[in-house]
Amino acid sequence: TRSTRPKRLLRAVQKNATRGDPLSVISAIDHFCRHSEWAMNVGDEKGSILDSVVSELNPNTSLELGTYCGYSTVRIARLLPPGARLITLEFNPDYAAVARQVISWAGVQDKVELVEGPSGDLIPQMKERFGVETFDFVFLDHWKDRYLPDTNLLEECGLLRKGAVLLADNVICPGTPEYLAYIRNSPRYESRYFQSHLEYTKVEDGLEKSVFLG
Ligand SMILES: Nc1ncnc2c1ncn2CCOCCNC(=O)c1cc(-c2ccc(F)cc2)cc(O)c1O
Ligand SMILES: [Mg+2]
Repeated sequence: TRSTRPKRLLRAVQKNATRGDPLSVISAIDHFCRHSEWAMNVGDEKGSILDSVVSELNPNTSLELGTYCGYSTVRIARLLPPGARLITLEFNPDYAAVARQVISWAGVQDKVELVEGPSGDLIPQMKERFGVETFDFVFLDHWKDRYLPDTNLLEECGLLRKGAVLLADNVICPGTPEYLAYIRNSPRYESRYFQSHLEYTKVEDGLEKSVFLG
């Protein structure tokens, strides 16, 4: 079957990374994206901001919107305390198939539940189907025009606890103007912008960190 970029990225992981070593998987993907083919992973520069937010928060229950090849899934899962879990939603079955193998190669599969489907349909199922009470942390990295509707959905479904942190990728490039306007003007959130660059480039991008105040 035709080789695709995610499949070539997976081959680079299997060739260059050590099974069970998440850091080697992360650096193998970063090397592939810098020296072979750009891909839309959060990358190493924004990735270290993601790491510091997750490490500080120590979330018990996390949600990732947009798995792609599993790069940020591995970045988050490797930092989670024992017993903590990460649910990651991916719409594209080909991406999901590659992500499952990247996540297993890194050895973090026991902390991760990858669910295939559109976020808009899956978020309302989080409580009864996935046994989630509330999320402590949400990483938004899927369709940029879904950030706002899915945030409203999380609020309406009572899935955000007081103090929950939303971290949104790509708020500058490709950009999420409606989400930024809402979250920065809402009295229910305390937001802060972390300036950075679009993965593997010099183009400006950044992460918006928002704490839900209840
Ligand atoms: N479960 C779900 N429910 C709904 N939708 C879902 C879903 N799962 C996936 N999707 C949708 C697709 O997800 C991928 C979204 N990510 C991006 O599009 C993205 C693009 C760029 C980029 C591209 C080109 C440039 F020139 C400059 C920047 C950079 C990034 O960092 C990006 O994250
Ligand atoms: Mg992104």
